[in-house]
Amino acid sequence: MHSYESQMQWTWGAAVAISSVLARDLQHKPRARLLLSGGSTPAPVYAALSKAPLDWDRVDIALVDERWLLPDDPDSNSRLVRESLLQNNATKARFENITRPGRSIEEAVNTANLHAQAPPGVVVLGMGEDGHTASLFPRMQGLDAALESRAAYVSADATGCPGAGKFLRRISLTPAGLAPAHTRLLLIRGESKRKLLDRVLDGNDPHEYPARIAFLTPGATLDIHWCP
Ligand SMILES: O=C1O[C@H](COP(=O)(O)O)[C@@H](O)[C@H](O)[C@H]1O
Repeated sequence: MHSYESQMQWTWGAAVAISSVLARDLQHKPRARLLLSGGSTPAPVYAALSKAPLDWDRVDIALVDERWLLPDDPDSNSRLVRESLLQNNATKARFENITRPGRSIEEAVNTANLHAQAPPGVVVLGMGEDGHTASLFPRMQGLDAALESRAAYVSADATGCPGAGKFLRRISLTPAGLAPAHTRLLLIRGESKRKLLDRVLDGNDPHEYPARIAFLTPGATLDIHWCP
């Protein structure tokens, strides 16, 4: 758990943590693979990360989850990543959209699963105020199937889940998609999420708080980066 005193320290602390692991990966492998969350939290970290002096043309970037929106939609996670990370040095990175005009949600999931045959190195997770992570919402219909899926990505229907806002159809990483990563980070900010984190860590039912998959899924330990 990394607790920072300010948002600026959090921003650079998390960005340096991610870039160090990517640099290490690039020393040993031809390509590094980074999965990123969207939402309202991570943009400053991604903007800082875009300035890292990495061999970005050997970095593949994909999404942890996407709302069922086209990549240019202002509320899509794809646009968030392009506008915050794919700038500065990181313009050379290869970015995989999940959605595309004319692609059905099933085709989008299949495409995401094809890309996921290359296992992720680093996965950056977020956590909503309701304890969701990726697009896995508390007690969402189909949550069991997503948690048990052997596929890296599934389609999600968040009908009845207030934390999903107006974005009910989604595509989400599953525990199976998270498991192969050697590095897991959780980026959160604010006192309410700090209190929520205590509740999330103090239990083991992912139906109550799907964010628990971040530490319950076998594999890498979880690095949490928090600031007020
Ligand atoms: O809808 C989503 O929410 C979570 C958390 O977002 P935040 O706004 O509370 O930071 C995010 O991790 C996920 O990628 C996104 O699709």
